[in-house]
Amino acid sequence: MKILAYVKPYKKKLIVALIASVLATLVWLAVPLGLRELLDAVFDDGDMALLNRVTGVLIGLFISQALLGFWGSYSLDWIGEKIVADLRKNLYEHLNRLSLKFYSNQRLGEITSRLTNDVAAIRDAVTGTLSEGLTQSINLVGSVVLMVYLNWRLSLIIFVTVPVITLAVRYFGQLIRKLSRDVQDRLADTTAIAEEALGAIESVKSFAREPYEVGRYNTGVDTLFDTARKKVLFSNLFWSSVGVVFMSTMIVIFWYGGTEVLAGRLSAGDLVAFIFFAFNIGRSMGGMSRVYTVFSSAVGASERIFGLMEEQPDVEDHPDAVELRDVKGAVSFEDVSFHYEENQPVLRDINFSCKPGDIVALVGPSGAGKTTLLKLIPRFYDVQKGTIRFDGTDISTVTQQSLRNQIAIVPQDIQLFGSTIRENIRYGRLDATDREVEDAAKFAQAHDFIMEHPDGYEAMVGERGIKLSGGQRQRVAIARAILKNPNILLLDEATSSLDSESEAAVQLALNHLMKSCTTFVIAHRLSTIQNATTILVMDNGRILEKGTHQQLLEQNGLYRRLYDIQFHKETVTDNEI
Ligand SMILES: Nc1ncnc2c1ncn2[C@@H]1O[C@H](COP(=O)(O)OP(=O)(O)OP(=O)(O)O)[C@@H](O)[C@H]1O
Repeated sequence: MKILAYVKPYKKKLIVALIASVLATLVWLAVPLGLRELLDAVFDDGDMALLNRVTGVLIGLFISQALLGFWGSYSLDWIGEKIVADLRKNLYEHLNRLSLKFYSNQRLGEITSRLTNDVAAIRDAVTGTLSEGLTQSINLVGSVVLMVYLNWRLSLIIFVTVPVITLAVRYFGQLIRKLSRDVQDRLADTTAIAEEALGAIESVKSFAREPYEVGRYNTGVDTLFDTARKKVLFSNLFWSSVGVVFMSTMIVIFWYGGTEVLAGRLSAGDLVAFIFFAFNIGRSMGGMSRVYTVFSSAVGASERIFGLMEEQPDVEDHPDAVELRDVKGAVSFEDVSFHYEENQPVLRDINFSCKPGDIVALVGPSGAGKTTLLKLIPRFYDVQKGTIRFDGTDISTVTQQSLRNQIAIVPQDIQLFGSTIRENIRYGRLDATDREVEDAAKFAQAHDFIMEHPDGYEAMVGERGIKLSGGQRQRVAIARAILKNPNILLLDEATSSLDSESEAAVQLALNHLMKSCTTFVIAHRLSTIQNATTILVMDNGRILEKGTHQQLLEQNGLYRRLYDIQFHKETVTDNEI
């Protein structure tokens, strides 16, 4: 199992823990023999001194068993918890490394379920059961050997029962394993439903779809309950049957052992020791099947987790990728073509270049590929054909980290974290001082509204920034970008109609940011891009027109049409009909 790789760093500790556990179990196996001596000292020999001595030894055995047992199981549990912590960290790091393409094909709830529920299933398997599995198996083998040594005829009874229980364990184990996997899958489904609905709670409320969402979740939970009910039914059935088989065996041992004592072939001490070993075997079998069931649940969970771990990022650093430093801000696209899905081209033969400090505006109808073009610049996706260069360097030859360090993005749909305004701005540069954060907020025209809040910079913005207005969220995002001090700015201009005062504030904030870098802006309102250095007019994945506002108006093409539509001055010419 792949989980073994996680055990490796703790090999030494594991060996010490195993030795302690083995010793504890061996001492435990000696206890019934001590009891036998004790009873025989009373019933057969009537020797008080021997009784005292044996009692002393027994107390010593119990104490050393407890100490060794504690050390062994504490260390094994420690290792188990540590393995789970390592696994969680690795999985989370891996999830962060995976590319956007992976996330566009996944439901977030399912992934969080892997991180919580599946990892918890593995934790149950590696902690507790690790020590239990080991000690119980030694206990089982030791008890069987010592039983045969005490009275082999009596042992035959046990040897009939053990295979019966083993077969039952196998059968029920498989069944429970399958049901556990189903339970985990259903759990992931319900988590996904809840996360989706709660994540889009505004849409849910605006369509008054609370009953629908509650219904959807309830159906999920009912299915989950049904699967879980089946699982507990079978595991309880299993335990009850084991109990019946076990107790019947005990009664037979009592009866047959009694006849052996009466026939003088067994001492009272032997019988008590024997019964102790029989109990021991029962306990070990119970323990081992518990281990088996927990492991069975964990197998499904670990298959899913390691499946996720094997998922490769779509965009990866080249083995000899270099750091991109001191970019001035010249960007060029050379014959770039791109698709998300085979045979569905989204961008075709894109060619353009710009100088440091330029403002490149992208316009065109919905679905033209503007957002996609912007996403290629930080290499969120790799192009299938052509090259994108920063200052002449092909961006696929540099590390993603160093590339993205040069870029700031102010998207249309701004994602803030549910912490304070200060922390949200500081996300742009984690080592920024409070002063730098506040300066950035001032440049972004955000300082005043922040100070109006009783908590100022420490005000909590709510889940994804829900407590801020659209314009305020934008200015926080701009402050964050200013703090990053990028060489290249990617801006998806918000279409949401801000009131003219906050629109002016946002524009002022943007102007400050755009002064110091090359800017790519998806412009929805053509009025805002009249000062762009170059406007790229896109349609159906191609650049149809390229030029300044004035040049494009004169060309009388798509740009002119879009411009006229926006200003309600559409002039219908014969050509356009
Ligand atoms: N993650 C994705 N996976 C598959 N196809 C996608 C993905 N994102 C966008 N597309 C497709 O790519 C095409 C271009 O989308 P894009 O978002 O780039 O257009 P746009 O010009 O920015 O549109 P808008 O102005 O409406 O935002 C669309 O047909 C869209 O369906």
